[in-house]
Amino acid sequence: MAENAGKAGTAWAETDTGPNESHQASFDFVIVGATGDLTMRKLLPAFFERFRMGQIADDTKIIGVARSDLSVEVYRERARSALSEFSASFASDNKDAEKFLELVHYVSLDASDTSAEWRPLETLLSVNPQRVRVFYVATAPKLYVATADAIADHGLITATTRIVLEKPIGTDFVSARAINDGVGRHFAEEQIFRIDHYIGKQTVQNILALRFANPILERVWNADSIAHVQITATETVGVGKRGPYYDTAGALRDMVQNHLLQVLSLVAMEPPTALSAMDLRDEKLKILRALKPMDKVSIASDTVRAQYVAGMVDGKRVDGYLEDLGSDASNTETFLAIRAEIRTTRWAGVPFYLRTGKRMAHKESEVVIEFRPQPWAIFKDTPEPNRLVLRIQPDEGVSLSLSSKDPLAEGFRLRDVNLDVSYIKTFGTRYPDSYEDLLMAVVRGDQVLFIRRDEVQASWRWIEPVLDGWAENVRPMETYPAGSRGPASADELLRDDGFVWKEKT
Ligand SMILES: NC(=O)C1=CN([C@@H]2O[C@H](COP(=O)(O)OP(=O)(O)OC[C@H]3O[C@@H](n4cnc5c(N)ncnc54)[C@H](OP(=O)(O)O)[C@@H]3O)[C@@H](O)[C@H]2O)C=CC1
Ligand SMILES: O=C1O[C@H](COP(=O)(O)O)[C@@H](O)[C@H](O)[C@H]1O
Repeated sequence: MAENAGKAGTAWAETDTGPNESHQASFDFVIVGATGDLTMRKLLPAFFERFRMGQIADDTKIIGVARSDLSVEVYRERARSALSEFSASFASDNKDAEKFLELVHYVSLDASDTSAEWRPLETLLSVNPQRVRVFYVATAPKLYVATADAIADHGLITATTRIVLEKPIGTDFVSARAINDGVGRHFAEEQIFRIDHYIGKQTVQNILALRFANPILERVWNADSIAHVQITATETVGVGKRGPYYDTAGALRDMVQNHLLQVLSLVAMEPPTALSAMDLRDEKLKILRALKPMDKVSIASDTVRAQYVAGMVDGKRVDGYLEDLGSDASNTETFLAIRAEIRTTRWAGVPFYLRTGKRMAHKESEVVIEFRPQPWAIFKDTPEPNRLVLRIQPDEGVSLSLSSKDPLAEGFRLRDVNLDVSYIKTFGTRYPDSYEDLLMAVVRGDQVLFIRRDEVQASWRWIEPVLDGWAENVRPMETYPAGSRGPASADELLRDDGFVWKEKT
């Protein structure tokens, strides 16, 4: 196992991040799963963006690996057409586009089979054995351990080698631990980069800035002032071509175990001592461990699960989940809502509501912090509660609703007004895709944006009883029309506590 391969203790503030990074890196980056959806739609466009910004040197190698028997030329053509489709800058930047494609290589290989022909990959990597080497495993999680075994068998793990694991890490606690143990046999934890692309979003990282750089917020960030928290991530898309994967996962595994629990832990954690990977992840972990375990009673009362049926999205008729899947039956949820509790002094008695779904009315990811009402009312009108909304996407920004005197009304009437900041307008910049930051952080060896093994396992520990309860039908499956807000029982979950979901206006 190699030592000193990462920078787990490095403070975030000391490293360069973001599109303005000036350092130019040379590295060998092997993508296992190079013909897949993720590589074509996200990884190659992210690399191209950072290449044209001058952050990737011309002698870097991006080596695609998959079993398909393709020549380098054919693979580059596929990469070209993917970039034309998924990278806004590719078509307009011909010079950089051609130079970037020269960085791209391809090796046909079953990476989970140690007895396969590894020599072409070994040869490509042998040119610069000292430089940073990354294996990004973008295949099914069941192949992660065999792939790590094979990489190790072929002696390809150097002191500066890292492995990136895509989510989901397993399908439950035991399989997650098996992956962590299996990959951990060859790679030190400092070499393992578990991706959660929500953490790569600038607006998710900004939760830290809002909370810990603004004392005005941090002073009221607790159960004394906050009535409840909503974390929503809804999409208008259905499962598309990912049906076979999605049907074995469902919304709980696909979105909550990773993305929503990561957002929750950033919203709820105590201030870390420093912005280092260790300090930040220690604090997130404490929150994941403080989540009140779900039992059959709370699963029945505090969870909602549902599947979309045919409906209208953006004015177009769309199929239901079963038609998308091409199946007669499925017990997989495409929507869920959960009431969670965090057992800490800061959060005692504050419900955290999580909601996610496919084929919903809007694409929107946001955190809503609703503050407690005035203890004594002096106005005729009951003021609306103050709400701080952290808009993760789209229309990235932050808003705070305040009650104000209505200048047009007779008498002293209250009206809601919004202090609203659009980050795009304010900073006058595009919001980079989350994979850009994440890929460059792996190259730097900065783990602050990645998930530690104990975080993954703690998330599964909380999720698993819900999966089990649902498998026993403790909370029956419902349906909702595509393009809707989900089932009415998701509203009841909040109504029982005297709250409502904040909807897009
Ligand atoms: N797509 C997405 O938006 C997201 C995906 N992920 C995760 O990323 C991973 C990849 O997803 P996605 O790209 O959608 O999957 P795809 O099914 O589209 O692609 C899988 C890729 O793996 C290759 N592959 C399969 N087996 C092997 C093997 N033994 N050796 C080498 N290559 C192999 C396939 O090519 P070939 O058949 O030629 O070998 C193909 O290139 C999954 O774990 C997924 O959960 C996570 C977040 C989002
Ligand atoms: O990881 C995943 O995330 C996407 C949603 O990501 P977003 O950045 O568009 O919010 C989701 O569509 C996919 O099912 C899931 O695997």
